[in-house]
Amino acid sequence: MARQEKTTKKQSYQYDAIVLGAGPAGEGAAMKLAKSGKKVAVIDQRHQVGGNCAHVGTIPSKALRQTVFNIMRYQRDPLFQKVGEWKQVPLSEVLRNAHRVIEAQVDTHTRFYERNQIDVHHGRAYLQDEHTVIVHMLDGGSETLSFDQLVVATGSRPYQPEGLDFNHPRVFDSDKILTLNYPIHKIIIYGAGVIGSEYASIFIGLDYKVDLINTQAQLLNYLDDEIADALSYYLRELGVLIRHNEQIEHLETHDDYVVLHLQSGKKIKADAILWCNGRSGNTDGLGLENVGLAPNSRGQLAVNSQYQTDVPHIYAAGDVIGWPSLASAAYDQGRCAAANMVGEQDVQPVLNVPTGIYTIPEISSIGKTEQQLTDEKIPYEVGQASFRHLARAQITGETVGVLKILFHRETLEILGIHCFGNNAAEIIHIGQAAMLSQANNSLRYFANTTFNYPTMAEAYRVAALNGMNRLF
Ligand SMILES: Cc1cc2nc3c(=O)[nH]c(=O)nc-3n(C[C@H](O)[C@H](O)[C@H](O)COP(=O)(O)OP(=O)(O)OC[C@H]3O[C@@H](n4cnc5c(N)ncnc54)[C@H](O)[C@@H]3O)c2cc1C
Ligand SMILES: NC(=O)c1ccc[n+]([C@@H]2O[C@H](COP(=O)([O-])OP(=O)(O)OC[C@H]3O[C@@H](n4cnc5c(N)ncnc54)[C@H](O)[C@@H]3O)[C@@H](O)[C@H]2O)c1
Repeated sequence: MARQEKTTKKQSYQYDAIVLGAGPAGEGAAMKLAKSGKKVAVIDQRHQVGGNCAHVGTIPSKALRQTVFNIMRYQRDPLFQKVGEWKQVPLSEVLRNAHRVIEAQVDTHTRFYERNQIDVHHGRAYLQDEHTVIVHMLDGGSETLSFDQLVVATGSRPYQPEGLDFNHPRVFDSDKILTLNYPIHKIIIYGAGVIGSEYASIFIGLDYKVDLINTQAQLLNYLDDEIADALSYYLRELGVLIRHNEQIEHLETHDDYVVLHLQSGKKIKADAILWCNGRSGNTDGLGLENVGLAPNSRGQLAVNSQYQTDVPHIYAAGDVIGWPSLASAAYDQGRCAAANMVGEQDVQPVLNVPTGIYTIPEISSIGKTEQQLTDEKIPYEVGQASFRHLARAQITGETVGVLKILFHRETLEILGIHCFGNNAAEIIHIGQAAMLSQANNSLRYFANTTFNYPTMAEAYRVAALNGMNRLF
């Protein structure tokens, strides 16, 4: 337990609710339960709170990306070109900023638990029966905790297929890559989902040679086609070699290099490989069989719209329930689960989630794509603003990008917003606010509203007027 001396080897506690996992989903649930007057405990196998999100996922990868983005920006700016030799700096050096952010995040979140009098037990949780969890503590002891209600928020981890030796110093997954401490010149990234595409941007920004192996026919096929094409174009422009429709045959490992053999017959040699293909829910070894719950083949738990599992007093939220597997959604799901647990009425499940992909350049979207609207035969029109024409983009030098608004050509209702370019993940929220408000969901809002100038928000006015000019 966090704020208690390690005295006994065995302890027993009684709680109204226990939350397994101190990532965003667990935190969202625990805070809501505590605010509702429940006696709450959180169990996490790490010695610090924050979950995989803070320690190996969102936070370090985004902090790393920011450092690389800054390096790329300096390199482009003639004023800073003599900044010094930065090429081939070990990742551990570049990660220094990430570690600083992780520490700051852990401090902040630790205080949240303390201020809300939530007990944090550090150890591995095992469900003994429907109302008892055993915590195998990091110091070797154990605690027995009983609960009336439970939230499973144990998150996910990289999927490691059989036949790949992740203990080999040149074979990495997205957790282990944060420990890479030797210089490399070329890396293979296998899997071109969000994680693979984001790391491709990071490594190419560090001037490594990058081969991105995509098992699918195009990058991120759930994105609007034009945006996915733009991503492919700019990754290639930066030097990433993308190979689509490829599958691993086997991986050859050596002391100082790896060779990836593909089913197509191609062979790729590199200093290291980063495996980014798939994640599995953390449900194994949790004792779910003792409470009558069975996860699917990816370790995920099924829940209803209240985030309740098949066992009525056990809820689940975050990556462990699958889609959308985002930190943003995980926190809200945890909060919704808790609201349902304390009997709040009309709690809306988390469905309207924007996409924010931190490649370089960034991508963000909400609502429907052009392909979906075409398939559904909805009469839509497009309004576009190219970043290169915006004063703010010219001032910052971040001129690569576009904002696309898809709207109903008769009602002017906004149906989808897709953005590619610097700060896209922030820019999308302006459109999201209008789109989700009943009163303002009209293209007219952007045409008739005065925005600060110069800002990137101006893109909405430019795109709205562009779209209206297409109507006849
Ligand atoms: C490289 C990477 C980049 C990402 N970038 C983004 C991004 O930019 N934006 C975004 O929204 N999302 C991003 N994600 C996804 C995001 O990190 C996850 O969606 C989020 O962490 C899920 O939160 P969670 O609370 O469900 O679980 P987690 O953050 O996975 O935390 C679960 C916690 O439970 C603990 N635990 C597991 N089993 C047990 C047990 N038996 N006993 C005790 N404790 C246990 C784990 O150790 C962990 O601390 C990224 C993920 C990765 C891997
Ligand atoms: N910026 C962001 O929002 C961000 C950044 C990084 C990661 N993430 C989240 O992390 C998750 C993982 O991202 P990803 O890029 O690795 O994509 P992914 O893991 O969802 O998919 C990659 C491929 O692996 C397959 N796969 C997934 N789980 C598997 C399993 N257990 N066994 C076998 N195959 C499996 C998928 O079908 C897909 O073909 C995503 O759901 C994403 O939402 C988000």
